[in-house]
Amino acid sequence: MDTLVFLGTGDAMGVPRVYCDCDVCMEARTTGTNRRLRSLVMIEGPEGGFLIDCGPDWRAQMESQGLRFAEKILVTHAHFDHIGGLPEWADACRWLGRKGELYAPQEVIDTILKQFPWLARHMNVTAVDHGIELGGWKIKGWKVCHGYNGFSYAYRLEKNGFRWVYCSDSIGLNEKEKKPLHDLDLLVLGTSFVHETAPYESRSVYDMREAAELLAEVRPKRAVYTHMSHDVDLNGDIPLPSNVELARTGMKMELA
Ligand SMILES: Nc1ccn([C@@H]2O[C@@H]3COP(=O)(O)O[C@H]3[C@H]2O)c(=O)n1
Repeated sequence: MDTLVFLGTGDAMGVPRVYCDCDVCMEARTTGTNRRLRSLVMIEGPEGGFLIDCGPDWRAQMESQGLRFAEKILVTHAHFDHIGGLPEWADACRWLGRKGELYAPQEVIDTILKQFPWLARHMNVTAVDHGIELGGWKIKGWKVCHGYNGFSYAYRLEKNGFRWVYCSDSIGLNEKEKKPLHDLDLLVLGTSFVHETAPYESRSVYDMREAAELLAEVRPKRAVYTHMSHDVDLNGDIPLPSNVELARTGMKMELA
């Protein structure tokens, strides 16, 4: 049985935001229910495991699990909050004398290697534009609208009849982009705010109001919201569809 572990459930700034004294950030600094590292998940199972994304909190996330090595990492897009940990992973590969396996769409690889050209010395880099199999999961990625911030990729994973999607950074998906979200057992969707009031053209991730509309359309059996900013208070009373839960740091779910 495979397990999905939420090692990071925060937006680009994480929670608490360094500059912020709001109630959620202050709670995150004290009791810490809302403490959120940058979004990253681990899939583990009998056929092997892998991470999705490698943001700047990667080191702390590895330590939190007592993990000493990450062999395989699949990346959604080349924004700092999703790739900031790659140089540390590369250093770990170098010191261990083990090559990591980095997977991403070719255009994402191109950007990563422009930013961190030395990475290719320490890892094998594989383009996943035509799909990939990791840990026994058949994985297909597709490009999704990330609003003001450009584009990201979402991944659909299938194994033993279980179908799920990881889509951390998207907004306003068109019909073609929504198609792979149908017939899912689980949708992991990024929702940065409960209700984001900034002008639409300045935004890059669904809020929970819009996400509820998306779920009503694509009807996954279950959904988990992640990539949440300090707008989201896990101790609060957030109106959610009955099949939705909010990801918590360290939360584990069986993928079956
Ligand atoms: N070309 C870009 C654009 C943005 N970024 C980072 O990704 C984050 C997305 O959310 P944000 O709050 O707009 O902050 C962005 C940058 O940190 C980035 O790393 N590269």
